[in-house]
Amino acid sequence: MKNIDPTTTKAWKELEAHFSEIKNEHMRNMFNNDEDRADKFTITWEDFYVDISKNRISEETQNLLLKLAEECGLEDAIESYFTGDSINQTENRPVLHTALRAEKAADIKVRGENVVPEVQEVKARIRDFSNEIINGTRRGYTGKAFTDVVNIGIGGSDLGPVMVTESLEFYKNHLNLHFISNVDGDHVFETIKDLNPETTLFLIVSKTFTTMETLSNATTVREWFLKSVPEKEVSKHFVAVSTNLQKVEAFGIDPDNIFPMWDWVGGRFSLWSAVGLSISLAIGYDNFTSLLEGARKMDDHFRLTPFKENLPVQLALLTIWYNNFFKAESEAVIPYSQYLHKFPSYLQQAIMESNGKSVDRNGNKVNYETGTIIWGEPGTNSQHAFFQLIHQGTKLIPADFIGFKRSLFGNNAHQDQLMANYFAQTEALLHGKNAEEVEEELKSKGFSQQEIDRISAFKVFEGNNPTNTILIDQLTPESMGKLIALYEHKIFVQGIIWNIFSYDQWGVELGKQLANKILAEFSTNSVINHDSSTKKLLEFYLKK
Ligand SMILES: O=P(O)(O)OC[C@H]1O[C@](O)(CO)[C@@H](O)[C@@H]1O
Repeated sequence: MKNIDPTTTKAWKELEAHFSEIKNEHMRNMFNNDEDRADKFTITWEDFYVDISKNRISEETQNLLLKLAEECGLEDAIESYFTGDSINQTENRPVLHTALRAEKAADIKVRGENVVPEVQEVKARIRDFSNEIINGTRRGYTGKAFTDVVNIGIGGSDLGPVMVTESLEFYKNHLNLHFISNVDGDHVFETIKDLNPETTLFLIVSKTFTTMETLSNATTVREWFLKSVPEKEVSKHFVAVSTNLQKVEAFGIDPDNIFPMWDWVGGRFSLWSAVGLSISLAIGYDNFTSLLEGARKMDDHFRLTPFKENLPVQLALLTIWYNNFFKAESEAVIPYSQYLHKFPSYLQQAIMESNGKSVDRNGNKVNYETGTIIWGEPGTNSQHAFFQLIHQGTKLIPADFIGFKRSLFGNNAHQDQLMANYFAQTEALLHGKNAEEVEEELKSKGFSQQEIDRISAFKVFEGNNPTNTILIDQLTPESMGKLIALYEHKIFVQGIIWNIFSYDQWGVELGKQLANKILAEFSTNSVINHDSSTKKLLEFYLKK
């Protein structure tokens, strides 16, 4: 990889000059001046129709951004990513979630060895295990079939699985899925209080098997289980997914019940591995493989398509345009499907844990902005919550609108209402409503000139708010796989251009260390070596 400070490239300087020319231009004019604009800035691929024309860009912007990608060595970096170079240099590991969905015949080497056969072996185990639980051939200790599955994990060992199982709820079988992530005991007991130990399967998912929350929650659940069940039956009800086989065994999990994963899969990119066991249980192995197949297709698209037509590249470049030139601090992700209600929080970890970095790949502090703040909620709910600020607030908030042409239950009336809002919002954000239009509208409603003068300023929408329209044929396991992989690769492109390491997460360590120190202090009731604020808070907490 090239390790270039992007601000020193020729393209960056040209983008700065270009930005000062284009920054105040209204997209209304861009559309009025070019009737082919939508065609020029739309990419269709498989069942995806992605319209990026409602962005504050011209063809020159696009060309300069592509030039930036080229100067930053994106093409070679993509090859390094897919072929298993140790691009996660601070942890000295490759980044190969793509190997989890690669074709059987692929040959992807990690430290000289092809990892694909091992991946296929674990997949076969996921298939057999899921089938046996779903069809009831593998049962609980009293011989009853399983009815409930509890996934215990946090961060990447929770967010991907819970997001996908919720997104693909339509494809779910009879198993009830539950997710325990937070170390909040109230939530743990709330989740298990009505469960029957005879028919509940527990999946303990932790890449490292050292995560405090997961180990604590798993211990509590195991204790609860052992209140009514003899210890020898634990092996029928507890399975684990981890890279740390010794620690899992030490926890008391039967070695036959351990699904391995690998250090070359990052936690936040691990749903494609056995970390996604809950997904395979919830929707069946065939659907799980369709999810992976969708991601594989997106991998091929990303690796093989020229950058101008390349979805992850184009979406990543747009983020850089707004983040680094317009200085937009956040991006909203608005899925017009209630099924995708966890997608924004899943992306928060994927994007912010990856690109929330301020030291570049040479070890120097960056002097430009990196990771964007990601937030969002499904439409139309979000329209009635925070859209006021996007439409008339003072901040520029680029937004991705994700929608589906066809509903799953085939209720066209609802689908049309939902999607009418989807299209209307992006149109409103583009056009806005100027003073003349407001005045005309008020006049037609019979307002007096005095009333119009008093009120019209409040009713003006400036518009010119950028949106990407990601329109997909239908929400299926395969299209979901494509969508997730689209964002995974977008993250990669941004990291390359910002010259940061996207695949470590050192920033979460300090809080973990301090929490352990404070926890030890709780047990001795002594509070030492803290700033006065923390000290007083801890003393107040301990007086119960
Ligand atoms: O799967 P593990 O090792 O329990 O880690 C859980 C999560 O904790 C983190 O390391 C930090 O929050 C994430 O990157 C990871 O997904």
